[in-house]
Amino acid sequence: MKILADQNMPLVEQYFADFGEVERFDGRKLTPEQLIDVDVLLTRSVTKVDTALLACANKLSFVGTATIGVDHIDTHLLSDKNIAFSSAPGCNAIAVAEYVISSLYALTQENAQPLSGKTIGIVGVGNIGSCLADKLKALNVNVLLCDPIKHEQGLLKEHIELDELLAKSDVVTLHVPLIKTGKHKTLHLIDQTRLKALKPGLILINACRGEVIDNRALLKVMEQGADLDLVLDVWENEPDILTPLLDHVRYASVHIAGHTLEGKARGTQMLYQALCELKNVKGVKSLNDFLPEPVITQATLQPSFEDEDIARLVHLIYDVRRDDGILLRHLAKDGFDSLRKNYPVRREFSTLEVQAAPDLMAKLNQLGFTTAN
Ligand SMILES: NC(=O)c1ccc[n+]([C@@H]2O[C@H](COP(=O)([O-])OP(=O)(O)OC[C@H]3O[C@@H](n4cnc5c(N)ncnc54)[C@H](O)[C@@H]3O)[C@@H](O)[C@H]2O)c1
Ligand SMILES: O=C(O)[C@H](O)[C@H](O)COP(=O)(O)O
Repeated sequence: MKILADQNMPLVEQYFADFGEVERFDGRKLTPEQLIDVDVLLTRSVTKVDTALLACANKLSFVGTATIGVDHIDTHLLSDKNIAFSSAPGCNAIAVAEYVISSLYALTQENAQPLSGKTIGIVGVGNIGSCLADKLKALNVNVLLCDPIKHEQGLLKEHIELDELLAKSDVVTLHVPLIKTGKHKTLHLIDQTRLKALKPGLILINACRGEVIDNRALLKVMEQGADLDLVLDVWENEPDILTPLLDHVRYASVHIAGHTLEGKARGTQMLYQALCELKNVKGVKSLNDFLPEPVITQATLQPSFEDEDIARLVHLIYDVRRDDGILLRHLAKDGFDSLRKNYPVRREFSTLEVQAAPDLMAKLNQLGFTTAN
């Protein structure tokens, strides 16, 4: 079996070598000819899998994307061609939720405003939105949720309409898929009209897809003096982003919100399981076989540790400002894709085992840290 895998996908050899020969490709440069005699194609979000790419695919029987988003894949085409398909739903939900928590703590600290008491609006309450809502229960904040699709399905009673959420929230964080047409279209969901109506001082976070916010309109309102704290991980037209927007963004990063070691590795693991099922093979390999020991594993919190110190613990494991610095210093020289490829190791909160007073342990556990017995 011939397996072609994106060069930025970790652990492919470890998981897939038993199935056959593994070859790597550059995600943005894959050509139709490279798919001749290939049985399995493993992509990440930057490879468009469409009619043109599959023109020479004579043996392809499985396509997997180690991502949550599937807007780069023509899934109808795959089913028409009888090619099995799998994505990795939820693989990096924890990572994105932790990115948001890290940003919230950093911003509220820098703005000298406590996080507690703030109203946080989550748009899109799927894997990431609900993981984030769950973590936020550990903090003393109000959470508003908007997900009309889940609401229509009877799965989200607390849903409120987007414009009401935008008006009532101090923080708005976007976690919808990119949907280009139809009733629940998310392309430019946050358009010029909505941007102009945002209340001064709002924190707006986008870690889903760049196209969900009209970036040109955003640049325009910022140039006109809009008072918004922007946290952008995703951009329209990556990797050729609207660079003047960078001057107006508090924390900017290169589409890495989901890039914890665990998040990326879970994506590979999920595709391995999917291929095992397709081929009727028992999937015996697991994440713990491959993940390295984190560099910091334990912390003991003294009785003087207070709620405000949780920010320090969060930032010990992941401080979003690290990624903002990397982008601002290196984008012009290295380029967007190279910064993604060489992203420094980031681990999830769960890799830190914390020993603390019982009331604090419950909170930290809710946030995702491992609590010692
Ligand atoms: N920045 C990153 O690194 C990164 C990482 C992972 C995922 N993502 C993006 O985040 C998106 C969300 O991820 P997820 O795992 O939570 O996906 P998901 O499919 O589990 O959840 C998406 C939710 O959005 C809802 N939704 C759809 N249209 C909506 C609309 N118009 N308004 C409000 N809600 C709407 C859906 O009903 C669903 O519940 C992915 O599609 C992907 O594009 C980005
Ligand atoms: O949809 C997703 O899962 C994310 O956007 C994913 O983290 C994108 O990262 P990439 O696959 O491009 O590395």
